[in-house]
Amino acid sequence: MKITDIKIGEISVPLKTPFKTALRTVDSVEDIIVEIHTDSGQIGFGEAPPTGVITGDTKGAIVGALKDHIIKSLVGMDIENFEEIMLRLNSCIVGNHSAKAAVDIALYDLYGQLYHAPLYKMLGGYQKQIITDITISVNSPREMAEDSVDAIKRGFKTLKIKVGKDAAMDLERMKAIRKAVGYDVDLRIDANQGWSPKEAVKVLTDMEDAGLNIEFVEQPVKAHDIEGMKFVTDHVAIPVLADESVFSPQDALSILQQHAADFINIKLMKTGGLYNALKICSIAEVYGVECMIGCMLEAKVSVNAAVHLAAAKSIITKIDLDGPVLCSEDPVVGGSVFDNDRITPSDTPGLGVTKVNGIRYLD
Ligand SMILES: C[C@H](N)C(=O)N[C@H](CCC(=O)O)C(=O)O
Ligand SMILES: [Mg+2]
Repeated sequence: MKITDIKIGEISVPLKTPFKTALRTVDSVEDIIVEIHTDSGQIGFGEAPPTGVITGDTKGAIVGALKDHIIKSLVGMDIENFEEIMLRLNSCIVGNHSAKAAVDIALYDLYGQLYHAPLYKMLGGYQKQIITDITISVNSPREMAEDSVDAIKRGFKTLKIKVGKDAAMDLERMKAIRKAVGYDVDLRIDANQGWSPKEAVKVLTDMEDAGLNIEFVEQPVKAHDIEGMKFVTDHVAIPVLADESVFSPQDALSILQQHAADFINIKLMKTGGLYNALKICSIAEVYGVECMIGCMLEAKVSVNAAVHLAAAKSIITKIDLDGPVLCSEDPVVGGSVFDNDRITPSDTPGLGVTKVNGIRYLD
């Protein structure tokens, strides 16, 4: 199965409500779609969101990396030589993780198609269904409490609450939410780098003292501040999960060696796709550290690849793959089925995606 062409397009999908974090506010998913065509007629699908505030990757940068480096390195290669393709993809340009992820995902899709097996089975086949949380955007305490109650009515049992804008107000936000939803719901929080280490220790200690029962806190401090994250991990009982601080397997190893966090959030757009995400899983397995699988604001092609990884690996015990359920429509035909918080990967070969509607192809 030889690669004959790699096509690039873009999709735009409005969100149900604006997505607001300590880092950004967005109204729609604006993603790059990659189609890898082969001489057998089979197509592999991939996707990359331009999440400049986290990955540094803009739409233009993703398209530039694809056109100027990645596509010309891969056309003509045979999917059977999978390791060689992955080495080439990962060495043809430094950085540019989102562009690499889109292509890596499409290649794994073809890998599954070549061997007639769904990807989650090829990668380990640990379980047939996973359960995701849903994100509550940062707003006033009253609005967030209402949004949380709505999410529970929609069937979600775990909420990922965005905080990190203002520590004192974040405490009020969490009190309002816990009061509104009661104690049968798991609450995890994501500060998206919004606090200083000392602020984080204070507000998290206040949350503990208020009996808010927080499952874990995601990325309390700046991405580069590993010492600051270790300070938080050492001084609060609430477990700390590293997100923006971990892109590569080397980042994961370094954080685990320093005991700077309790959990790792794997996102394909940070790792550059499944090839490196699998390495992080192995590192975490060695350290006995559980992982979360997360996503950016992505539609169902790339989130689908994350679903297959999560279903394959037992070390991934926390799921934050709510991108598609935040969207007001689903342009992707085939692939995993999202039913409120339940996600079931398809049992067709590869990712199971057959078409993406509404692609505007780029020359
Ligand atoms: C969408 C997902 N639940 C999420 O919250 N991801 C964010 C970053 C998303 C973005 O800004 O596109 C995270 O975990 O930090
Ligand atoms: Mg996060």
